[in-house]
Parts: sequence; C-alpha cells; structure tokens
Amino acid sequence: MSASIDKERPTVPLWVPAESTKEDLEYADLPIIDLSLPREEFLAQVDKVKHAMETHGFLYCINHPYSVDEMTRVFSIANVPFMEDLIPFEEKKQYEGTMKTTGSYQGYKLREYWHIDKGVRDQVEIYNLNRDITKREHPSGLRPYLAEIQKFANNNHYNILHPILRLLALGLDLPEDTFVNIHGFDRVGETYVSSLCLRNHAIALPKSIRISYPRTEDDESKSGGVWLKGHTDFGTITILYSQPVSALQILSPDGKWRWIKHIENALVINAGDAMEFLSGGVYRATIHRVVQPPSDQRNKERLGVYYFALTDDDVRLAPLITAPRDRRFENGMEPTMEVWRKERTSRYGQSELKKSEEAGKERVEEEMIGGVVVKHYN
Ligand SMILES: O=C(O)CCC(=O)C(=O)O
Ligand SMILES: [Fe+2]
Repeated sequence: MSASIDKERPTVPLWVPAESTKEDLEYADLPIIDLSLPREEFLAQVDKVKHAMETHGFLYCINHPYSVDEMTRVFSIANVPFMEDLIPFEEKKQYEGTMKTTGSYQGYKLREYWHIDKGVRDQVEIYNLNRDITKREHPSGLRPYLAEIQKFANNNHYNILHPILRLLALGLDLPEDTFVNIHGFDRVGETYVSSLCLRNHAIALPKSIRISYPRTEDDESKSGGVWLKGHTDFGTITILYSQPVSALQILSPDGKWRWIKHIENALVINAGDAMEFLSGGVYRATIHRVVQPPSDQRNKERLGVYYFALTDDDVRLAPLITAPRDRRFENGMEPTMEVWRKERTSRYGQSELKKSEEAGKERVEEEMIGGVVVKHYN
C-alpha cells in the first residue's frame, strides 16, 4: 500500500525495486514450503523441510502474512536508514554499531568495515535493530516507523520463525516446541531485524550531495566480483525477504556456486551455525555469498530485509539429539549462544585469516573460534 493511501501511517519515500534479471543463471533447486496451510497439512511438510536442511541448508517459504503491498511499505521503511537526506552521515556515525568491542550487531555497519580480499573492502551498509526495538535509540529519521518495525519483528518471530522451528524439531524426532522454547521473544538474546543495502552506482540527491558507492573495476577484479564473502550465518535461522537483484549464491553440495532465484513475496530461509550445532550436524549451515549482479542489473540498488534469529543468549549450543552426526565441540565444551555470537560478530571481517592448506582450497580462508574452524570463501 502506498504511503499516501494509508492516512494513519506516516508517509515514507517509496522504494521501487529493480526488475528481475532476464539472464539465464544457474539456480539452486530449492523446495517451497507453504506457511498458510492448516496445522495438519503444514506439519506434513516436515520431510521436505528436513531433506532441504540436510542437503542445501536453504529453502523457500511462500504465503507469509504480509501482502505484496505491505512488503513494499516494509522495504520502503528499510531503505530509510540509507537515505542521506533523512539521515545524514554524521548521524549515521552516531548510531554506528560496536561490533568489534561489544560483539553486538545493533546499529549501523558502515561501508568499508569488512576486508574482502587483496585490500578491497566492502561497499555494504547495514542497519540492525534488536527484535525489541526499545533496546537502543534509533536515528531520528527512522523513529516515525518504529511501531511498524516492532510489529514486523513480532510477525517474523511468531508467524514465520516459530512455525519453521516446529518443523525442524519434528524433523529430528524432538518434541514440536523444542526449538520454539529456546527462541523466546521476551528472553535475553539478540535476534535482529536487519536491512542491508548494496549500492553499486552513484546517486544524486537534493542539495547536490553526491553519494557514490561504486566499486571500481579494479576492486571488482581483485575481489573476483565478491561483494560479501562466502560465510555461514552464526544464528539458528535466517529469514530473507526475496528481492529482485540477483547476487546471492549458495555453495551446493557438489562444490558449485548456484544463484538463488527471486520469487515474488517469498522468503528464503537458511540454517546457521547454531542450528547446525543444536541439530548435531543434521541441518547444514550452508555457505553463501553475495556477488556482482548479472549485467542487466549492474546499476541497480540492492536492498535486503532480513530477520536473523538466534536462540536465547544462555542456551548451550550442544546437540539436542542423542546420536549426533557431527560434534563440532567436545562434549561439555560447547559455547553458549551469547559467547558464539559475540565472538563471531566481533571478529567478522576484522580478524586475520589464514589461507587454507587443503589442496584446491586456496580461495578458502580459516580462523579458529572457540576451538572450531570457521571458513570464509572468496
Ligand atoms: O543479501 C543477501 O542476499 C544475503 C546477505 C547475507 O548473507 C548476510 O547478511 O548474512
Ligand atoms: Fe548470510
């Protein structure tokens, strides 16, 4: 719904997404889960979810509670943190996150904070809010929309995350609410509502401020067109609202990178480290990355909306099943969610990485976190 139709909501500059690519890309073939089915039919999708999470670690969900028009409004609000005429750079600096010192991801991640490869730094801007939006103050330009963002967080938590967690628990023959019980909305923890903006062209704004976030051809070639290095997410489940600028790729079990196809108003769901640990390695935290879009979308802005779910901070990331396939930590040595997220957050894109010594894996870099090898892929 355009802001002007709804009289009760504050107006917001309309976000107009790019058109989908016409290029014939090699897409990952992922199953689709329907969130709108009645309970019995919904739960009958368990085998499909289990298989997807065991192999790809990714799947799509359709029929989530927000309509296409409501999502246009959400994307428009998600773009506000990146609009320099609403939130100038000086104010952004004031709300910059303290990832490195506190391991918390709330606030801005400004451009060029991460190292990608060969001295090339990222051009990605992120604004993260805790699911409880009152935890921190937000830039003035975003304040008119906070009630809607809070509603969006609640909706993600109860109407998307929890139903998926039920299927994932049943897929491990655990009681249905096993994962739901450790993802309390009101518990201490850091699930994030996140918007992420990758601008790859110069835009002219009023007041003749020119903001240009282009990557030079030299940067593109040094980093092999990688905008966000291959990584696993560190939480349990990531909910990503499908958007039309193709750039997300997953590393398939056969070692090939495949593109994620845009499906109108669908969600792309993936498992992260914490889900892999809790499921004893049954569900895979799949490596994914963001690369330069296909040629017909190269000059388009790319705006993403996400809900990054983590368990409650005090949960120990030990396998919940009696016969784990894979144990990443020694029995009893598993970190809590709080320790894992802080370590991962403070080190991501900052720490020294070591080139992998495995043959044929020269583009893989590694670091040790809590006794576990974390890999980064270019
Ligand atoms: O923007 C995307 O498509 C994925 C971003 C991502 O992987 C992340 O922020 O963890
Ligand atoms: Fe990710």
